[in-house]
Amino acid sequence: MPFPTLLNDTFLRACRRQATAYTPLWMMRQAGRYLPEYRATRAKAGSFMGLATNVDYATEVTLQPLERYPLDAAILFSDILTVPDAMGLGLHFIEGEGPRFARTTADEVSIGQLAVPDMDRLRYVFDAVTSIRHALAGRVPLIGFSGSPWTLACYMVEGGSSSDYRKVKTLMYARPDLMHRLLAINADAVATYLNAQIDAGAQAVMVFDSWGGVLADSHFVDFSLAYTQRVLRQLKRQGVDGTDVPRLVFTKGGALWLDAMDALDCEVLGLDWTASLARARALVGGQVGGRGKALQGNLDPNVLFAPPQTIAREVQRVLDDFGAPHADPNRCGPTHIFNLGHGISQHTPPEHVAAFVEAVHTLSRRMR
Ligand SMILES: Cc1c2[nH]c(c1CCC(=O)O)Cc1[nH]c(c(CCC(=O)O)c1C)Cc1[nH]c(c(CCC(=O)O)c1C)Cc1[nH]c(c(C)c1CCC(=O)O)C2
Repeated sequence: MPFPTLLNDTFLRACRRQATAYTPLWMMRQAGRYLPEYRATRAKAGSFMGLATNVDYATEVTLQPLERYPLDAAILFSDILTVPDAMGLGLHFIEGEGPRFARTTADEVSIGQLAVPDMDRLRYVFDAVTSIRHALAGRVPLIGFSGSPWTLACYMVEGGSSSDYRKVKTLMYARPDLMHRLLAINADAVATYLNAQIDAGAQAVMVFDSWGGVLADSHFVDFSLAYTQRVLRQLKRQGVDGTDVPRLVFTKGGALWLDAMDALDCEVLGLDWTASLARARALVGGQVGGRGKALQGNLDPNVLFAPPQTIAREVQRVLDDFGAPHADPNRCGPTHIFNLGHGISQHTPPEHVAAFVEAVHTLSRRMR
């Protein structure tokens, strides 16, 4: 069955650096615990993995934020850790503590056993992508995603979240050869995984390098960026609809390395709230008629705890920081996709999100 025709292509246009009538917006972690309807579905599913592995539940929660707010993109409901789970590491989520792997990969033997997983083990993800595409009925495009090779390695070596990255950095410094082997396998696994999401109907794909920013300056390029590039180089350029599939890369703390990221084979760079959009635009945003990257970000998620007038003021600050996007209908030029600088907090009041979305759409129209 062919997918429904896309009705709102504002997000995809901005990814391609084409002019838009307003600044498109979506939020990292937009389907999640700040929504009572998400918590209700999750309770039915029993666990996070119960939710993510069930196609109907995954479809339902992906659409929940879109039922409430006029967001300009949907993002697949899943997790970056499904890939190491499919490699045999045994993922589960401990209530209130986050992800945990039954087995870790920290030595020659365990890394030697790793391989690109059989994509059949991730069939539930691809089935969810196809199901969501139909359920969206063309309202907005669907973004697929994965973790970056380095960010996945952090979880695989640490066995879960970490505050100091001690184990993964010990491996990197003591046995760089093993770290490179692990990252190469992760890169090829992620590329295969994202290509399967594209074949299932994803209209854009995003790589989350959530922990690239914990690396030392001289190591970011070798241990994170080089492997993100290895992923990007392998990605399909066309989706099932025959249209191009924009590639987005988000590196938390990545603004320090914008000059290096300019060389990435991707269309969009995501930034956190520590970055200056004006500076990023000057470095990588390009000119009208020239090449460059679209920029995505970067409101501090904690702004959403402030009253609606403050939210509007801070939205304006971010819009002003980027400046007026180009408006030439016939040429590409600098564009901005509004987002938070990282995932939305589970404690965010849903009414504040409504004020946020309204502010982005209204205020950004005034700048054109
Ligand atoms: C590092 C990372 C993870 N997962 C992800 C990242 C990269 C983005 C980032 O930097 O935040 C990506 C992710 N995780 C989830 C999505 C869904 C799509 C969306 O953005 O709405 C996406 C894009 C669902 C999720 N993934 C998780 C939840 C919450 C768990 C629950 O509902 O029980 C959701 C909605 C669990 C998760 N998953 C992960 C952690 C550390 C946790 C626990 C932290 C927490 O509890 O908030 C790993």
